[in-house]
Amino acid sequence: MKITLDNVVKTFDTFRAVHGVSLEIESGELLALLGPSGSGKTTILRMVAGLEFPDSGRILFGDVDATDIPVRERGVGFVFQHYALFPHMTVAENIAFGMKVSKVRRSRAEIDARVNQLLQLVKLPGLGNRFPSQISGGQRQRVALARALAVDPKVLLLDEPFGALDANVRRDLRRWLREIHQELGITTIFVTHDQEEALDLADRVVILDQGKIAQMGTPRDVCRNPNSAFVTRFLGDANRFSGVSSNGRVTVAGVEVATAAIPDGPAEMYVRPTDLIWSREGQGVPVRITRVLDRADGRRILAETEDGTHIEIDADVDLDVEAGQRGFVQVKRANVYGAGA
Ligand SMILES: Nc1ncnc2c1ncn2[C@@H]1O[C@H](COP(=O)(O)OP(=O)(O)OP(=O)(O)O)[C@@H](O)[C@H]1O
Repeated sequence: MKITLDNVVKTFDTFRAVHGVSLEIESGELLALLGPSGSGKTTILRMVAGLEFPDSGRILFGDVDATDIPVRERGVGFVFQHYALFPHMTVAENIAFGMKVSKVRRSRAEIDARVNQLLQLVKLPGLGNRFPSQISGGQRQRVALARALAVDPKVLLLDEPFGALDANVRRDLRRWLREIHQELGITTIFVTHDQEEALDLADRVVILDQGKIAQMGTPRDVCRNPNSAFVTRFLGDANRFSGVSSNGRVTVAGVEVATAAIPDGPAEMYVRPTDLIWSREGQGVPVRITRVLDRADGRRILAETEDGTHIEIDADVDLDVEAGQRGFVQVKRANVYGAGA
């Protein structure tokens, strides 16, 4: 089912939470809405669900205007971080709940068979008789997904479904969700403020800033060509250098970069820690190391340039450096924006 948002606006009292968002989600696509807290992700999802109604604009399901169709008739399944399972019902009863209250009548045997099939799908066979308090947080979210899938939704809406879980469980569930999505092919919108989660999971990512779309594209598009300083910073750590653009070139921290699209005037250059190369001797911007952080996948060098700019450089886990040493950094790749972009 294709979903179209056409210039959707939503205001709460006097506060405009969503400013004319237009967006097409292709049938079978897994789209992530990504943005900082308060950027309007949940409000957009709730409007697609039919839990909120836009002040203006339209939401289409296929070719049908669904803007005013109530939630029960939209055929959406949702899983929210805080949309808990019913604690007094077993896992199987939780999954069966939607089928029992649905207008579509199903026999007891049909419901049992569907529950078992869904328990297999979410890889929890044999746990149907447990209560939610008797399974782990990750298992509970899988049951919540099975419950959402039970009524054969045309659209699946997931709002930070793994938000409360620890990092390793989140990573496993991401991979698992991707597999389920591939198997079922249901159009899915996934809300998260975690950029890694969005980039790992989604076919396309929509980055929101204060109720507006800042950028949308495939994970590769947005990572390779972030269109603003906001998107660059939001997608990951970045060093920021100030400089001045003149005649299509900008010189920052001793480095000259071609910036055809930037007008003359103040400019900002952003460089990821992995795009700075450290060397003990040689060329580049002179720096002094202030600290070195050790991580499982490499070392993070914290350093200062001669004008006191703080920078971070990623280095190999085996690199032998320590605080107090002097050296040089070279820029491998940078994004440059005019001031205020
Ligand atoms: N029912 C409401 N009444 C008043 N303001 C609201 C309501 N719901 C949301 N807002 C406001 O609208 C803005 C967008 O909220 P929304 O929950 O959509 O953001 P979000 O990007 O999902 O944030 P988070 O990641 O923190 O959940 C926020 O400033 C929020 O305070």
